[in-house]
Amino acid sequence: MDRRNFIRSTAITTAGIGVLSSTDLFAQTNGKIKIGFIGVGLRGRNHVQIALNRDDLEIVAICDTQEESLAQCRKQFNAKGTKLPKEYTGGKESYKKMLSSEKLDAVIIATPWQFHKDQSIDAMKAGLYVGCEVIAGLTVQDHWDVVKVSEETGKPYMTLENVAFRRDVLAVLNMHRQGLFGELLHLEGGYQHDLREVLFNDGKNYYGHGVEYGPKAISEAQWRTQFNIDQDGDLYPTHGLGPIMQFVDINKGNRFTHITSYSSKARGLAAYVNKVAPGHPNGKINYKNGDITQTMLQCANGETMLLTHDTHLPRPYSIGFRVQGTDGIWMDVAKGIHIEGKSKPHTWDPADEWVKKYDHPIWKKYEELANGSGHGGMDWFVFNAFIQSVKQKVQTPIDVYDSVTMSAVFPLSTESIAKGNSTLEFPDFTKGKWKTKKNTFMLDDSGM
Ligand SMILES: NC(=O)c1ccc[n+]([C@@H]2O[C@H](COP(=O)([O-])OP(=O)(O)OC[C@H]3O[C@@H](n4cnc5c(N)ncnc54)[C@H](O)[C@@H]3O)[C@@H](O)[C@H]2O)c1
Repeated sequence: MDRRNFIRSTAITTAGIGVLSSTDLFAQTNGKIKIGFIGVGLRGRNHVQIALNRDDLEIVAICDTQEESLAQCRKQFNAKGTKLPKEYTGGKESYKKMLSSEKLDAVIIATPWQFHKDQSIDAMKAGLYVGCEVIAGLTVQDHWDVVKVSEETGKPYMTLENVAFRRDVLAVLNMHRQGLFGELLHLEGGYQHDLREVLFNDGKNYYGHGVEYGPKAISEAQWRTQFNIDQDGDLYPTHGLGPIMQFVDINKGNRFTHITSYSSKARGLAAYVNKVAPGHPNGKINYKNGDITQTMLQCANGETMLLTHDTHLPRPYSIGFRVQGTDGIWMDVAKGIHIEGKSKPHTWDPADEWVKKYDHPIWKKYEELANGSGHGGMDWFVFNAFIQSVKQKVQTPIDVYDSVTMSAVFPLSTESIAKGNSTLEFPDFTKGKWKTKKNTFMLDDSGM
């Protein structure tokens, strides 16, 4: 059964979403859906570029608090020869004016984390689909609030978790669904990315210059670094968790029951500042965020997961995926797959061979369209999945429950560490619906 039929026949998980027949898909707004952007910094403009390359939507309005971001965004429209969108600016709440003044179908939110909850709640209340960048809220209560408003308004909320659409991830998911790994027992993922040149800059250049953060810096260093100063926990859980939770049907027949986190001491950021600019005051800050944070999650069906957050030290990028079952294992760091009975005993096969063989149908079909978009093409897939759901007025493939589940590790890991590495109960954001929901995530290419 394809995703659309599944959604029609099994009741929409979020109350009140109508499903139109295919002839109605373009019934609204002259055949194009109308979208607005809140936040057109680096990430927002990445989405804008993908949107400008499509002919099924119109970017009606953009909102940002900084002229520089708006100016860069204008350049994108001019380069494409597209009519400039209406702009909303002037303060942190100027997005509210955009929501009340414009007739939109959906909004893309790509602002600093501390604004996501209020902006998405206000957008859902204004009747819009919400595609929000990673991190749904700062506290566990924020995550509950997002769920509540999505349920009350019937408006889907999707975390734009692009790694869930990565080519090798979907190929390995395909392998799993064909039974190659046997019964899954343990999965790993994380965000292991040297962000030192993202967390600091000189206020003019993006990467590799300067050691400033806050108002003296640009882009993420303006706001993200403060979290590393204030908070010890996994600050970026969704790139690891968003993909692997689909392998074991979290919120669809399975759920997380418990979470425990540990952090190493924090040395990397101060050491970096002292190396680049000896004597600079930012080298004396007592950064709270441990350099390596690891989080264990227990699943109701008996699987375990390990997430790693590692962003302050010199290291090549890796999500560190591991998918392991009774018959085989994938480890992306090893670039290897081993399937018992098919691989030589105790030997890794190059993962590429298996990934090619089990390439997911959506990648085979849309590879050309995705080419050139960010992060190896997966940015096109996540954006497209969101837009197609808006057009078809169906649930998004990453729904509000999945979105908050992958994001809530942010406050829960922090709480676990603050309570001496306590094991906490993981909230059931579905309030029991996980028992009957079915996993349809990228079962086929419907909705794409
Ligand atoms: N999925 C990914 O691969 C990926 C990659 C990069 C960033 N992100 C996420 O995207 C989001 C944005 O990150 P970024 O790198 O673009 O940061 P950024 O600092 O470059 O951009 C943020 C923009 O939001 C604007 N802004 C701040 N407060 C605002 C408000 N109240 N209303 C409107 N605009 C406001 C800023 O002026 C800035 O232009 C974050 O959640 C980040 O984690 C995701």
